[in-house]
Amino acid sequence: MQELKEQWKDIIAASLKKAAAQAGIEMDDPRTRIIVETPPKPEMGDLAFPMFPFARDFRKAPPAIAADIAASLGSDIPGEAKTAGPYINIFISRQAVFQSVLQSVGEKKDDYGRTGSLKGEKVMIEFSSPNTNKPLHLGHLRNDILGESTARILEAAGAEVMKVNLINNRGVHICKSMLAYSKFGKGETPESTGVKGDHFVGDYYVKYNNWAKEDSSADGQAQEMLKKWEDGDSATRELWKTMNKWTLDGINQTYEKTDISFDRFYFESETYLSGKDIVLKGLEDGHFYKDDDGSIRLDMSDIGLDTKVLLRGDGTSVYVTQDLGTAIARHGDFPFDRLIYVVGNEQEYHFKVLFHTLKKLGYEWADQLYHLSYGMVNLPEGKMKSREGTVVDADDLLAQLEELVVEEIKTKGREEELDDVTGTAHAIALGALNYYLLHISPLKDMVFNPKESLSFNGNTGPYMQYMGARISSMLRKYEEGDYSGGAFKPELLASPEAWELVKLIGAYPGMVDQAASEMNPSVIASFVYELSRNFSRFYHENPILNNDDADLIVTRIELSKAVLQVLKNAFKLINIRFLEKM
Ligand SMILES: NC(=[NH2+])NCCC[C@H](N)C(=O)O
Repeated sequence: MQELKEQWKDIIAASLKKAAAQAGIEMDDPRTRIIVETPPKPEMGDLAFPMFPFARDFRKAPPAIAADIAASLGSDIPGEAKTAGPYINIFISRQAVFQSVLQSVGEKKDDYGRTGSLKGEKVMIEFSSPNTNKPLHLGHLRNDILGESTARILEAAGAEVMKVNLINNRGVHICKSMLAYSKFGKGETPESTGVKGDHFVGDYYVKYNNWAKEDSSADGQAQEMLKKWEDGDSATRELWKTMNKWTLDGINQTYEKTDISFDRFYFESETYLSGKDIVLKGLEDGHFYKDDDGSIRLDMSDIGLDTKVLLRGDGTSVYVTQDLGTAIARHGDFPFDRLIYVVGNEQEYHFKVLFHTLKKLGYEWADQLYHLSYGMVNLPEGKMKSREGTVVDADDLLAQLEELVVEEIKTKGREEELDDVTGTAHAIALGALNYYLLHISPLKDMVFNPKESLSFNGNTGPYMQYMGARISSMLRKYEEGDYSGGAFKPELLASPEAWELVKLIGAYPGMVDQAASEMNPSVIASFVYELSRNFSRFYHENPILNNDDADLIVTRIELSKAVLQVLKNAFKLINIRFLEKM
């Protein structure tokens, strides 16, 4: 579509130039001044060129220019031109659209939809950022898919993207599971018990909490352990290393299973001291002030907020201190133009403070920091068991989804057909989860409904995977069968369903740009749904292989191939696995 728009701009520019030359008027290159709009109603055409910008050149009213230019276009153009007051409205020839869109997809293949709108921009995106005292939960799954998908979309729009994770591996909560392990662990390990490392450590965190209910000295002991850790006590550090590795190994397995990856990990154990010097320097430079209690504070009355402690009176850091140091260090590691933090909306205040402080300190990139905030995600009341009664464990949830899919595959009698039932079930479960988590705008709270997410019919991941598998199976049949002799003839694609499909395919690169500029994967999710639904309609109304016309078969197959290619490309952006069969 973009190509056609450009082609039409060229045509209009050439006519303007010619008309100017004939009238003996000197005119700057009109192409740069041409405006292209979309008419308010489809009946009015596909493109509209207003003639206002050229009134001065021609010393004529825009409607008169429009009439002259439209009349001069002749008949040798890929479509039709009509005037409407000061506008030249263009009805693009459908044949030209089919030709151009399908050719573009066929040439670019996996790269169709890779645009250059963010070319040259360096973006760092932080997501997931779990703590090492527990495994991942449902909230992390929403965070992970938002981060991963946004990163892939920005990359498709041409940005250079660096995905980072900030592991919170220090603090009293970490010491709590360590303390419980040293009390009740009896030397057991994830290996000796066969429990996945993150769950193993998480279970000791639960044990700690149960123990602390009985023993009032527990919290004091945990604080003592933190002090020892900070002093570098070797036994404490050893235990910490061992247990952190268990958790991280487990968490990394979950990332791998869910197709989430990072370019770099930051660890709070290494960053937690950073920021102190920055705060002290900021005090010296007069950006902050020292309160009566000795704490260093930022006055935020200029943005309608209270004061904020940046460093406690005893010289210890608070949450934001670390983030100040980390942001500055990251800009040193990778001089980003934009840094995105994917973090739940309960931390909105934290990021307001962080960004405002960095701005106060004069970092010019502070305006390019962005909190990609998202709402809570819950399960429907009483629908699925959860580990500790409150949070829904990520691994458990996935396993239960997979079980449901395997059941469905068995009920449908599809086992024979599939080469790898477990692998397919995993891909479907993941597709269901990811699509469901992405199809709503990030800011909204949501209820994840497992049954609904798995429906093969409706606005779900499996429905779209199924559409991909259906096209694939048809293409296999086409390749294997005897359908030779036909030729691609775009004029045969005359149905309204085909027209809707090709318009969608042509709109895809623009969707990528929109999703990138809004940092909102739900744009791609909705697009994939539209494309799937429209293919289904097309398929229903326009028999593809069941045809006597060899040209028609080839032509509809070509359109189907393009749909499949775009589906695959869009799936990648929202982290849905494509399945040849399901
Ligand atoms: N740069 C940041 N502060 N990122 C968010 C960290 C989230 C933190 N680990 C938590 O679990 O709440």
